[in-house]
Amino acid sequence: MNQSKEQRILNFVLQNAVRGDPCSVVDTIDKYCSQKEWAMNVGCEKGLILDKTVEEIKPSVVLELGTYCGYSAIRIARLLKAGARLLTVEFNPEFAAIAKQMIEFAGVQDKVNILEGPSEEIIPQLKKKYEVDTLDFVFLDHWKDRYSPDTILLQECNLLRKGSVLLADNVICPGAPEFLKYIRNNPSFQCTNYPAHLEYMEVQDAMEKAVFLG
Ligand SMILES: O=C(NCCCCc1cc2ccncc2s1)c1cc(-c2ccc(F)cc2)cc(O)c1O
Ligand SMILES: [Mg+2]
Repeated sequence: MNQSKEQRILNFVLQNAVRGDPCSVVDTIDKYCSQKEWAMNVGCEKGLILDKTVEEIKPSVVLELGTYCGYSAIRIARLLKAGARLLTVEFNPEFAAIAKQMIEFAGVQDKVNILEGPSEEIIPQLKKKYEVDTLDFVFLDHWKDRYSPDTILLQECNLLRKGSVLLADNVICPGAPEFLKYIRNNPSFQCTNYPAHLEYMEVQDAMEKAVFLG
């Protein structure tokens, strides 16, 4: 049975990156996906916006929606302080299995917990099952039409506190128009747009940051 693209990306990392070095894993994925096969990692340009946001917040508890191969989970985890943790939600079991191996190879597995399942089922479990009080940072990178319902769900589950930061990928391409309409018209959020390009392409994209005002 021939390999999936995600398995080919993992194999390239296992053969070319440095075990235990998250930066080399991130750079090796970017090298493969810019030169050989496009894949929907947040990539290096938008990855820098993600890095800066994490460094600014210094979060203790992070939620990522949409793990894929683990690229952004590794980018985030490498910047987390001792004791901080990342919960990342992936719907597709194949992707979750690849991400687990990628995260372990990068050496950040102690900071990352991959939760398999749909976000609308996992989010209501975060407090009781995963011992979350509130979330300091949420990276939205899953189904684009789930961004606004899941932002509402996070509020309903009391998972946001004054100052919680949401960062959404792909608000231009593929686009999340309903999310932008919701979040920019909501007085409980202070929004900032960060124009960028779609990963590995010369196509316009952007990230949207939204700070919860409580
Ligand atoms: O769909 C994208 N990302 C979500 C994958 C959906 C995985 C899910 C995770 C999860 C967890 C919990 N509940 C439910 C779900 S569903 C995505 C797509 C493109 C793109 C851009 C131009 C193209 F021509 C073609 C694709 C670029 C990107 O950066 C993306 O992030
Ligand atoms: Mg994305």
